[in-house]
Amino acid sequence: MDSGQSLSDGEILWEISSQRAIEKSSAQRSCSSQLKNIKRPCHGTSRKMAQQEKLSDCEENDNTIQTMKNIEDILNEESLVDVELRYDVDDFKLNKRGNTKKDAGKRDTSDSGITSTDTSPIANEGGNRQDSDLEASNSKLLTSCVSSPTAGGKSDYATVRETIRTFNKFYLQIVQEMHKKEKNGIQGNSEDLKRKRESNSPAELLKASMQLDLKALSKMRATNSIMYPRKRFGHLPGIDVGYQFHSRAEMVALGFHSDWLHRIDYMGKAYSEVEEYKDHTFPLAVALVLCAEDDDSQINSDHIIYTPCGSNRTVDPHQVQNPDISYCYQALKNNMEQSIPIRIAVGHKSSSSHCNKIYTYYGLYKVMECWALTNLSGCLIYKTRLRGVEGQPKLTMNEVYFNKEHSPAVRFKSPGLVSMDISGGQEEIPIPLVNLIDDTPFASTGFTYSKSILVAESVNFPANADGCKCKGSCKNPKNCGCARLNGSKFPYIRHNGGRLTRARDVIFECGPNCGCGPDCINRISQRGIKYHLEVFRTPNKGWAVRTRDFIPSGAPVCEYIGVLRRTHELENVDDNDYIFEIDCLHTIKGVEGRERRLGAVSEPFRNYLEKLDDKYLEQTPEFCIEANSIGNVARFINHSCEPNLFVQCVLSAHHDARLARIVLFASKNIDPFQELTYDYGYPLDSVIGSDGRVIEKPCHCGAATCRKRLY
Ligand SMILES: C[S@@+](CC[C@H](N)C(=O)[O-])C[C@H]1O[C@@H](n2cnc3c(N)ncnc32)[C@H](O)[C@@H]1O
Repeated sequence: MDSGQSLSDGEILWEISSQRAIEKSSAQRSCSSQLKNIKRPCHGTSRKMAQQEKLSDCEENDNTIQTMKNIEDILNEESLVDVELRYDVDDFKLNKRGNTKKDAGKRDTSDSGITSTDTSPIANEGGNRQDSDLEASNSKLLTSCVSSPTAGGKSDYATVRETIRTFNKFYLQIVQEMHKKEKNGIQGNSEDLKRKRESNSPAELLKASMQLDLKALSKMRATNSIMYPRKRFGHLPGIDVGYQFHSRAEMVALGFHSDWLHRIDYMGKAYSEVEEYKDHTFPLAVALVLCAEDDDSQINSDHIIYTPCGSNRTVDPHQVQNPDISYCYQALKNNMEQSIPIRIAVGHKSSSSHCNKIYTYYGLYKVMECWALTNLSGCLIYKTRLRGVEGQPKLTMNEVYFNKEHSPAVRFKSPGLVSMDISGGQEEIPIPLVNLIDDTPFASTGFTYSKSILVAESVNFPANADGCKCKGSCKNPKNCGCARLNGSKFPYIRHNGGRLTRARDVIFECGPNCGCGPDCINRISQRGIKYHLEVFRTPNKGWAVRTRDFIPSGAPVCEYIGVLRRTHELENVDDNDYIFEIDCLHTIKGVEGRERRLGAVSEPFRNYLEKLDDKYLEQTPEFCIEANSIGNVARFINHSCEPNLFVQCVLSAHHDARLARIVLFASKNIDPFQELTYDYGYPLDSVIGSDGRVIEKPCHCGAATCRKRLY
């Protein structure tokens, strides 16, 4: 390509990425002299690399490696590629949850439909209350209502994450088994599921998804993996107000609610035989799931009017009523009389393909009033009024899920809105900019938006590589010439519009000379920005980027766009915060402690790497993407010591790794309104000022493990 020519939208040319690793013990590593005066957002490094490489934020234990290997095998199975998967990739790479429960294997008996293998209905797990005195018990309960962000302690939060990953792992295995059966022509349930999945009817799809949920939950129970297997009142450590569940099944997996279908979860009369509860009158409700869109409940964060019998409404299959309404009503009345609060989660419809609804934990509510009235048809209607327990953290906007349809309207009303779309219509989805912090105008950023890379005159852009010979969509990785470069694997699964199964040295995607079309699974990073992103002002990091949508782990978020330049031709590097070195080759070779990734690249590419002169790798990467004056939304993404994105080197149009594209992928599930960050990977003391002195820049990422300095 001629120098200076801008790349057309469809042509995504380079990729790069590399993550640098630092010794776990020290956050420093050496750096070539030419790097020393360049402040650049170089990607991933250090202690975070291990996590990013696994696309996982789990804590390792001895089981991790084996478990990950198994999951990796599963994910790399060709058979999985075209399967619709509901959960995130990293969630499958889970270490086994530590058996912290004394009562693992026991389940409660109750009227909720969950069968028991244990005669005692009550858990004796850590944290469960054992008070025999009703008053003492209640006052303790209310104390526990006053949640704090640290109420659960780190291990509880980690266990929540691990439990969800275990659930997702089972879900994936079930999908895989089902797919195998379909392939082998085995009839039965899998055939039924296939029909439902292939149907265009949302109700059928929902049913198929529920069937898979149910199977995964059965596995959770069979392996004693439910986090809180016993019903209990009050907050559950590790699940704070604002926590978001991505399905009803996740609630059951955690033990937040024992039933994936009904709204109300209660402890039945059998509990009165248990010593701990001998002074209570049962049934008593423990948890309630409501839907923001339902007409028969009025919900705001302080007050809720709940109608246990929604007589005239259409029944949502996710939210069917308990069969015995008066029993539910009795339970709620008992809660009121004994002043026992109920956990409430509220579901908001989601247009994301990832899930049907997002459920937010609103906190503990006390039943204030219960009444019954007769409607015009003579039906008895029960009503209850609930009030949020005082002292709980208030829900913020960030914690209430807005779906894609709602987002633009919300933005419209957004206070501090400075620009409706910084891309000026270039991106398919507008990118607004808000500033609630100060008067800094958008103009001060002084850059021009571009959704594609520009090439500096001095850079000779390589010719397009030969493509694969597939037609339509690449299906068999053993036959696809591009997939063969990835070790005869497709790096992506189709789920949620395409997700990377794990970070790699380099990914070879299909390009302009390939026979396949734009929907090919091996072009996932070429489809532009698919999430509602927003630039916002921070008090101490300048501008930043957050998402308004849920982003599943492994999903491509955006490419780092700017001007492709020769690094040694850069000027005024001291004043440029937007230089991204393309150090793909350095990463592949593990130069300067960069952590090695999965490197299943082809023989010819390996030979090329073998012949690479070590001297070349001792120098600063030859090329960089410089986004000071021209760039896209990626230039506003800040550094974090605990990032939620990672950098992936991608080759699509050409195969010159010196000029690889830089694509940012989600390293974990990212909830709406979270800031997007990646690890810049600066070694400490690597930035030297023009006076020859080391420049120290404080890091304000706010992570618990923050190393306190950006460089
Ligand atoms: C690529 S820019 C990111 C966008 C930038 N915040 C802006 O306003 O344009 C990199 C610069 O952002 C700031 N920055 C990014 N992450 C930071 C962090 N964790 N702590 C402090 N400053 C940060 C630093 O000034 C850094 O040089």
